[in-house]
Amino acid sequence: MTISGSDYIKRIDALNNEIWFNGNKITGNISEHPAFKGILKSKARLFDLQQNNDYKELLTFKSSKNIEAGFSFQQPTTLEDLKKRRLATSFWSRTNAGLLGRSPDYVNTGMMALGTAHELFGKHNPKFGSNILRIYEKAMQQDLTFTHTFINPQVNRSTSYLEDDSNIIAAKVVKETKDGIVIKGARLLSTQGGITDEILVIPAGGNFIDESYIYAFSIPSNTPGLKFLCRESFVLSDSSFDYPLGSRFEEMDTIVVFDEVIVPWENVFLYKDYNIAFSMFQDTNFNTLLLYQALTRMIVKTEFILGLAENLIDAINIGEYQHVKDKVSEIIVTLEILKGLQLSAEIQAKENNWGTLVPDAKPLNTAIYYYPRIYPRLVEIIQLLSGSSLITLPTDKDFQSPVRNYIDQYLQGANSTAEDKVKLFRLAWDLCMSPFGTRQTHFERFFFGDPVKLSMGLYNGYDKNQYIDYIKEFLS
Ligand SMILES: Cc1cc2nc3c(=O)[nH]c(=O)nc-3n(C[C@H](O)[C@H](O)[C@H](O)COP(=O)(O)OP(=O)(O)OC[C@H]3O[C@@H](n4cnc5c(N)ncnc54)[C@H](O)[C@@H]3O)c2cc1C
Repeated sequence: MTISGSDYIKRIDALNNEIWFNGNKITGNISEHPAFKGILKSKARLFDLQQNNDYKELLTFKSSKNIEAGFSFQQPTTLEDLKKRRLATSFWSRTNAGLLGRSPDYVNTGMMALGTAHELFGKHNPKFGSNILRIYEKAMQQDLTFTHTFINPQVNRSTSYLEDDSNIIAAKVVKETKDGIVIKGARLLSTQGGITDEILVIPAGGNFIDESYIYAFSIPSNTPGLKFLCRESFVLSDSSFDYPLGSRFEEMDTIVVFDEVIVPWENVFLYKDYNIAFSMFQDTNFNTLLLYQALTRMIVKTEFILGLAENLIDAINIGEYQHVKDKVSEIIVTLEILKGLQLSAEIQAKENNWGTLVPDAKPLNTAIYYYPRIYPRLVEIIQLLSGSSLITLPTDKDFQSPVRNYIDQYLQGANSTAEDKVKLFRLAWDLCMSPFGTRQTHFERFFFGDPVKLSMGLYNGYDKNQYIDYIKEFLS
């Protein structure tokens, strides 16, 4: 069953998750906390859209048990399913300009990839297979949301580093009991940690040498001992005039601490199995399916940036200059490359071992190579086109003050009032220069992993033989 926005908010409030913010444990309803109320409202809107009759067909589907469920839980088996998934993600993303990197469809897509590949996890222990299937089905039936984590704390990234057993940092299994495994240590970096129903914990790279690091599970966010440590909030105020983006879409990132958390056996779907831990991302197409969602979101974000650039140009009337057109052309080229990659991934989709129609990984891996590198340039273009208007930004209160007449006179646009112009440039500032905006740039650089390692993956996985042979033939 799909839930409404208020169902989602009530459910997250009721969980009473242990969230630490600015030195204090949050008490009371998280939906009323200044750092979280904006994002919870924005997420609630997504759930409400699912229940709106005008969008139901796009945003939901009937599961095999004839239950209406959110689109991202659907296993795509036909090209039509893939297209519908793309259109639904795009529709949701347009409500937030692609700024919600972790809208519920992101991890839910991963949950679908894992759940439909349950036989893989049940290969050596059938219980793990039935556990992930049950977790997936429950998520679909109850419209659950997840945060996820797959990175160990950034203490020492040297290849020769091995953690000392007596000084636990990276989360590991410290005990097994009849009830479950006991996890102690920390994981990075859980975006939206504490404001989702559950946390999905999947193997982190690097520590496979010791089997106590090989595990995967999903547990409710309010499991005893589970703590979410927030960074500083980038909600500077809830004024949507002053902070049009941060006030609504600041997702928060958290460090996850497992203080001897008991993970019940029924929540575990991988344990001490090196082979499955190594192959699960490839064999379930987890990353490829996530990338299909991410690329759709990136396209929406780039469309937003293109529209913003054109509006800025009109506001100060700089459209006649060649370099301005050249800069906007860079944004257009980015957009068209992304759209082309998406189409290529879609039309080359192939069925995997579990009956899922999986978009082609090559164009998607290309997109995740490309976007972390080009996104900072898109932001730079907005800055270069804006000039001082990104700095001369009176606030809502200034517009209510006795100096308003000066502002109206001296900050007016070529064809717009000062108020409309400032509104527009505040939007640009919040995308490029505010704490919210700079975090967006960092997110695009790293949200899918270290870009260098992603590039190694692209290189190693790309079949280059036909091109090597081409040169050999040419020379002969
Ligand atoms: C805003 C934001 C939100 C995020 N949200 C989530 C989330 O919701 N869930 C989640 O699981 N993760 C999330 N991530 C984490 C993300 O997955 C990691 O940041 C990313 O994988 C990079 O890991 P790291 O930060 O530990 O950097 P590192 O891997 O430590 O990299 C730091 C630097 O060291 C270099 N380096 C490190 N190791 C090597 C090596 N072996 N070979 C060559 N160079 C190396 C890197 O190239 C890089 O230059 C998020 C990150 C950001 C920034």
